[in-house]
Amino acid sequence: MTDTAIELRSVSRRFGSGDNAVTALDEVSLAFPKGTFTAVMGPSGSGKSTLLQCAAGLDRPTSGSVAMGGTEMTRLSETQLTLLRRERIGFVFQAFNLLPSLTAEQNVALPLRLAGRRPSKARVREVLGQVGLGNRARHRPSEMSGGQQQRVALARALITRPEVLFGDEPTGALDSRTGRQVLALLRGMADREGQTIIMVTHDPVAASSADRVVFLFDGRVNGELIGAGADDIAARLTKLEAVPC
Ligand SMILES: Nc1ncnc2c1ncn2[C@@H]1O[C@H](COP(=O)(O)OP(=O)(O)OP(=O)(O)O)[C@@H](O)[C@H]1O
Repeated sequence: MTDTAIELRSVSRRFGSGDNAVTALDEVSLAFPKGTFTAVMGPSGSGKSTLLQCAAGLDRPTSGSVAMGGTEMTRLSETQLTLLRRERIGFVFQAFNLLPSLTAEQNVALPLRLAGRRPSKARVREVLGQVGLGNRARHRPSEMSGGQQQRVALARALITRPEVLFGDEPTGALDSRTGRQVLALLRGMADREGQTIIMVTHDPVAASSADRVVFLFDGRVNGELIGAGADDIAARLTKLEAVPC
């Protein structure tokens, strides 16, 4: 058994070729211990989303490897990778990707249905309740605010009790009160359920909910802060953003 949920070893991701080639990630090595909450920050274009996509098995590194527990994800076939993502990983993105024709409870139940499991109504209601949407189960996305839709997306990610939850700006569309609720929920998932949270954010206050903040700059890891407050995180980010790429 390993205490590391996800480990990246010398991960590089290049896009394009010749004069148009971009190195989005450049030899990134990072370990995310089980049951911890990590925020990933850095200037625009520093590689945060690419890091998340590679760590979550949604994109393949050009070189290097990504392991989940003892499983080398970079060696899996597409089918094996799809199964691993379905069973063990959850995602919350800025674009909620809810299906417009389904109600909140049907959207939340979808990952279980896709995995061939029968979702219990009680469990669906439980996770909707956790994100404060117990009274919106029958609403369709078009009948909900952006923040409510984001919380449905979070409930959908929670329903399978994933070992690792990836969030790309999961609080980006939320007002500050709802954002705090979501962050408290993520914190609780790490503390009480031992789930591992990896979240990209531009918001130092959101990042201060994490145990650790990893900073990226120009596709490389540029240090980290442990248990830092929002002011220290903001100061570090401002310093990075002031450096010309
Ligand atoms: N599919 C792609 N094709 C070509 N270049 C890409 C692609 N995806 C990302 N890039 C480039 O890789 C670099 C890193 O992009 P990425 O989206 O990971 O940055 P980011 O830190 O998440 O940025 P932001 O904060 O603006 O969302 C950028 O220069 C971007 O233009």
